[in-house]
Amino acid sequence: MTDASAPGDTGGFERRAREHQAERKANLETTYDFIVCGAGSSGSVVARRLAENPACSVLLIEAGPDDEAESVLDPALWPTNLGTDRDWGFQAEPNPHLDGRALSMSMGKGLGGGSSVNVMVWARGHRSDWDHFAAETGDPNWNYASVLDIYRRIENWQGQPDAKYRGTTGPVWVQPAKGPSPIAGALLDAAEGLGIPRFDHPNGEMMEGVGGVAYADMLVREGRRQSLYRAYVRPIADHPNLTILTETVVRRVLFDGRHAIGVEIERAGSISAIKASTEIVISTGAINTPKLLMLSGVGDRDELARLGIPVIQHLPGVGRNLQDHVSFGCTWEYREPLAPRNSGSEATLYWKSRPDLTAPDLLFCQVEFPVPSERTALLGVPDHGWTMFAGLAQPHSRGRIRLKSADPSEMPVVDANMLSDPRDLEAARACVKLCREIGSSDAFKPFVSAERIPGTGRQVDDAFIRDAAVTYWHQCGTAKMGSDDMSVVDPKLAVHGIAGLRIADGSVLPRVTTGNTQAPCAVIGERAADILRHLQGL
Ligand SMILES: Cc1cc2nc3c(=O)[nH]c(=O)nc-3n(C[C@H](O)[C@H](O)[C@H](O)COP(=O)(O)OP(=O)(O)OC[C@H]3O[C@@H](n4cnc5c(N)ncnc54)[C@H](O)[C@@H]3O)c2cc1C
Repeated sequence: MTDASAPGDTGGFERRAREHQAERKANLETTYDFIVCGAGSSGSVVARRLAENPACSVLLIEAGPDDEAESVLDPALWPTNLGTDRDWGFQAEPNPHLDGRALSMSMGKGLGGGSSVNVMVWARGHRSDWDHFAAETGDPNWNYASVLDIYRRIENWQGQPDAKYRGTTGPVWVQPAKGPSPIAGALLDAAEGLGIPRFDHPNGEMMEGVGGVAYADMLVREGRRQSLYRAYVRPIADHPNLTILTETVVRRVLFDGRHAIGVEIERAGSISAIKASTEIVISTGAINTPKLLMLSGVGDRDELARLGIPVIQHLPGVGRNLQDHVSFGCTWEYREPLAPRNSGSEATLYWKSRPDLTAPDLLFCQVEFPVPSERTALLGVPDHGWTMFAGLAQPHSRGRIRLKSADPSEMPVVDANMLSDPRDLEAARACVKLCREIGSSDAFKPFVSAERIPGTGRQVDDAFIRDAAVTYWHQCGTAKMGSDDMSVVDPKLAVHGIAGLRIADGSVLPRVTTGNTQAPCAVIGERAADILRHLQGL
């Protein structure tokens, strides 16, 4: 049997799948059993797990293009997608806590969503994150032990065997950064020299304690990006019960009373409706999901009234609780140019800003080329250098997504509100201090001539922190699960007060996980599909 998740056109599979999908698109049904909105990290998982059952018809709707592009498939080219039609290109509101700066907030658009434009780092989240989700929802299925089982089922781990933590038979090819740059090894040595423990891989024991350093795990296979779409959906794209619609925007969910019965879509300039006989799953990401809910009449009643949108269900938490990791990059100049390898981010470090913490609150990803903010770039960017993307893993600041109007084609208002909580500024000071200590360690001396940003000997003040702050692109939390008044979905991901509508994407996280967010989004997709299969007896 050919492995259709492997890169390349295995055994003519790709041509077959393309022809099949063209035929499906030309002959759209009026009703599908399931409609999955958004083919990103979570949506790809949900669609695959439902369509595995030949008795279910599944329609997967994606606003962006397919993923057949070198900028997607070549791991080194990820930055070239930013600002293109593969990026929603959100712009946050000017933020007084960042000296009025308005951050750009990229999010993936196209098959794979974020997993087709991201840096390919695979990070599970900390034990304390998952146990927190179980406590918030009162559902042990979200706890660390349960989620560990899901991760073992997801992964096809290529590193040193570690049966307690790593699976080897799942759909997602995860490998340790292959042939990493010596600058990544220098980070491991430097951190170890400062007493930070080093681990063989970052997705096991390291995610249970106070932190550590390791080479990154990556979704790269045979030198090509292995997005979650490629891992999950592409191998079944020739199945008769799966229809994948690209370049199609879901404008709103349609209801019969409080029962979700279909979606209104825009495709090639025309608007139409498609029905779901069983359920609709929204997986449109943490900015577009609250937008879609509000456009559909699910949200804060005052907010909806302001825009003249009839209220289907008053849920004041929709769009609230926006969270994101924020990073403060420091940059060093190479003595001799060192070309980035893999995705250019091959080592990862978690540590804590205060000794009394029992879990990490800092997240560092090394980037093997300079990535300053637009402000810190003014300090002078070396032609050849590297940046430590040093950020807050557990920020306290919360933002909000709102609608500008009832017009689905308008961008939403993204109030990211980073550094609004003074505790974040305090952690940021410790974060930048540790980052500079690591960068000036002896381990880097063979490779680095000088710190350029903020600059050797420069005293770092809060103004530098506000100028350096940028998003880690880990937006989440805007339709959180739980049972309090501000929660939007229950532990089974069903929208409170509504039948036939579930949310499965980063929006449902009550708080951002400690680490990069695509792996937790894959878990959310697996959980959503488990729940649906169980409830529907599939
Ligand atoms: C530049 C960048 C780098 C990143 N690096 C990493 C990394 O290295 N490691 C990591 O773990 N995470 C990384 N992330 C974050 C990670 O990719 C996201 O957290 C993750 O993809 C979120 O998954 P999701 O399912 O919530 O949403 P997404 O993956 O964003 O998927 C949402 C999908 O829905 C589609 N959609 C939205 N609205 C509509 C609509 N109305 N109709 C139809 N379709 C719609 C979108 O086009 C998109 O395809 C990065 C993100 C970016 C942008």
